[in-house]
Amino acid sequence: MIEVNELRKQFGQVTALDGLSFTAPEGQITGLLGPNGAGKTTCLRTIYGLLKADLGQALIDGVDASAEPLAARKKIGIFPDKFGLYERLTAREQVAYFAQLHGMNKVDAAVAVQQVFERLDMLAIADRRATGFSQGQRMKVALAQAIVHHPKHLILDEPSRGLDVMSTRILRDLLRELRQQGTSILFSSHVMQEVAALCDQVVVVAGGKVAAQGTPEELCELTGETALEEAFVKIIGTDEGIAA
Ligand SMILES: Nc1ncnc2c1ncn2[C@@H]1O[C@H](COP(=O)(O)OP(=O)(O)OP(=O)(O)O)[C@@H](O)[C@H]1O
Repeated sequence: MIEVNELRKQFGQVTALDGLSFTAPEGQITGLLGPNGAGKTTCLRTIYGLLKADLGQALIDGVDASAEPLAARKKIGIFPDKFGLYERLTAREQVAYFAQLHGMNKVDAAVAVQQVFERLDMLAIADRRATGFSQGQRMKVALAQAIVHHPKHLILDEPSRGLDVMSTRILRDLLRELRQQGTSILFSSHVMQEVAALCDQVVVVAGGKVAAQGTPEELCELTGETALEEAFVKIIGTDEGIAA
């Protein structure tokens, strides 16, 4: 389980996180939905130990991400907001490198890479260098990197931005399959349809804190609306920065 307790983070005058608390349980897809600047990326980076919160904790199966970043990171796969591939490495080399960073030996890493490439239907690009890869191909490499070590938790920052319909479908199918296998999945988005289509639980974030939390149906009920879009507008007070 991923647990975020009272996270606070200040960047100069900007309050990015203002006492954010929620949990992302195993076997569920939890969506962090909020307008631009709500604090979603800051929260995900804190969970992954890339940022230190001023106050509060991010716990991964009870391991404090800030006190023990390496132990916490081992349990997590991350699909970042910027893919940042090594342009001169082949897809296979990139993903194998990540598998080994997570502690796999060369032989196990090679097997894991082959399996994940088969799963993501990317054998055709496996031995090509990243230079020249399309956005969808880059996405697949990033996704393969995120799951090659079979993490118990998966964190995705705006996973479907810039993806075509086919790539989005591959991503969604994979997330549903991983959920079935018991992975806890936490992703950020400002795209309502994506959240509605995938999430068991939605955490609506605004101004660095939780504005509301529940299933899409519960959020509608809470606000007395029938459409999720209207429910979000009511919760956040505006639809600025949220995409349908
Ligand atoms: N390194 C930084 N230095 C200064 N301000 C920052 C930094 N990182 C984030 N912020 C600010 O903190 C706030 C929250 O940013 P964050 O990126 O977490 O929001 P977000 O919800 O992910 O937004 P988006 O949907 O636009 O990606 C914003 O006002 C942002 O400008």
